[in-house]
Amino acid sequence: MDTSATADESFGIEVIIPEGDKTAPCCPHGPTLLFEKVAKGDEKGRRFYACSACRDRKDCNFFQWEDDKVSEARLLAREAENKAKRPQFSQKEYIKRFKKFASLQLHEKKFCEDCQMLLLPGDLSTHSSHKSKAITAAQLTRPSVLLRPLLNKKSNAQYLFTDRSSHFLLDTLVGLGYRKVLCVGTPRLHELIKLRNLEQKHEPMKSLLLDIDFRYAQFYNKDEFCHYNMFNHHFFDGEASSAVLQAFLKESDGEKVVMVADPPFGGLVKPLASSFSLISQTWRKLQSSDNGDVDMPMIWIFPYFFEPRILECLPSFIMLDYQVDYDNHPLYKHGKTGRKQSPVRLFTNISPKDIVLPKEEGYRFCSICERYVWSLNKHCAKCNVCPSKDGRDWKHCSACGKCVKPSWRHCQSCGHCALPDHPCGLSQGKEGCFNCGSLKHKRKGCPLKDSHRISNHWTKAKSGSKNVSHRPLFKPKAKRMSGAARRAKKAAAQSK
Ligand SMILES: C[S@@+](CC[C@H](N)C(=O)[O-])C[C@H]1O[C@@H](n2cnc3c(N)ncnc32)[C@H](O)[C@@H]1O
Ligand SMILES: [Zn+2]
Ligand SMILES: [Zn+2]
Ligand SMILES: [Zn+2]
Ligand SMILES: [Zn+2]
Ligand SMILES: [Zn+2]
Ligand SMILES: [Zn+2]
Repeated sequence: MDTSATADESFGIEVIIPEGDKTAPCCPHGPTLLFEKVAKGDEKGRRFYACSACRDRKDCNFFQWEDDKVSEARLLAREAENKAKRPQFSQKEYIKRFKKFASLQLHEKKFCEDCQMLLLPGDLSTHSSHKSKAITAAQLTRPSVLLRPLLNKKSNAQYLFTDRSSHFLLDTLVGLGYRKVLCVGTPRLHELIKLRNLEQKHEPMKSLLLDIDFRYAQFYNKDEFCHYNMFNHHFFDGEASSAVLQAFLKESDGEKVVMVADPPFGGLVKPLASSFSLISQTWRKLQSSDNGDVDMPMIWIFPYFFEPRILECLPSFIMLDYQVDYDNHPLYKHGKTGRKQSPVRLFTNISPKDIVLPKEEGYRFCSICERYVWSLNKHCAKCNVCPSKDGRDWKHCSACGKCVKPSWRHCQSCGHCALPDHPCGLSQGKEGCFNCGSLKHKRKGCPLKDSHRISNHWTKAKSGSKNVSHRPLFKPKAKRMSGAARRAKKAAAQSK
């Protein structure tokens, strides 16, 4: 078979998670990640450092070849740039400001919509030409409603839970006996926990929010919020914040802790898994009993099509059928006339039979799989699982020997099921790699495994010359590199 068609596609980029203490250069978002251009055949790919948090050069244009010698002057300039991008106030200052703000008279409480900040009387003249509004004490308890969501798809992608999803999460965690919730990129859940405590009807729960959006620092104490980057496990306030995390993870007085993370969907799985593993390790070290290999209970919220990748990195995790929806995401929320199917799921190492999915929303318990599943996800006696991943009624194909999406048909020429309009004959069949098509390896060993989320910025590595000249590392054909976005769109379309 001619493999030249797939050769170009094996050009890609892989994230290298450091094992030793080698320090990476820093961009304004903390230590950068090391990437490797995957070359053809046995050629060794060239490695470079780029921003861990931003996938768009417009947001952070850090770039350095691993073997670059960086001049002292350049290092100083870089440091100055990193400093200049720090938040306007330190966390201590934010807390002081918040206390002052809370003590103001109602008519003095103002919020600048342009700058997204709470204004003290002394700030008013600076913001006099900006759009500002009066805010109430109640609004102060709901920063996730007050702040404008950052919708930059390539970095923040701040999609906020609907009431349905946030209450489901909180009720589930309460029901499982957790008393401390580490909210990683889940400001709305954090806020809901604080609101619940204010009601004083229940035993209070503790919550610590770790998020890169430092606007939240305006509303919380130092033991409630840390400015954090989940792609490199970096605390912008250094030791002080990692000490806050350590104190939080310590389960004194039997207070069980759980993590709930909802990363931006454009994020790379490998670095996220690495950060969550580091959090789990920290938790384990703080355990009083010597439970050598027990992992910290975690819930990672991510689209279903990342299942193979997440399980590869965190094999103890399992994907649940629960569909998470968002207030401000056009695709992932309830429609007026019934429910649109969201592709976002919970991945967890908590026993799935303990996470009760609401019957009134159409979930049921499968006693064979011992987990709650979506009503259309019927148990297949041949596969012995409830096979559906996307919420549709999957069908068993005896030729393939597995269940497949209802829209797929068995194709004799390809020898497996596919969409009726698939590019027939181009498939490599059961041979080779499902991810990139190469016949030289299986998907498991695919060098592009974690690279398909890398978009423009990382694929436009600077060429060796100093002058910025960007050339794509792979040709447009390697479009599957942005497959997740495409699949998200398709999943939404397919839910019709
Ligand atoms: C998809 S939203 C999740 C919000 C959540 N559904 C909620 O309602 O609370 C992603 C969250 O992660 C945060 N975030 C984005 N990039 C991050 C990073 N590199 N490190 C930490 N947090 C990040 C965003 O600010 C946002 O709060
Ligand atoms: Zn950066
Ligand atoms: Zn302003
Ligand atoms: Zn089942
Ligand atoms: Zn089946
Ligand atoms: Zn088939
Ligand atoms: Zn075919």
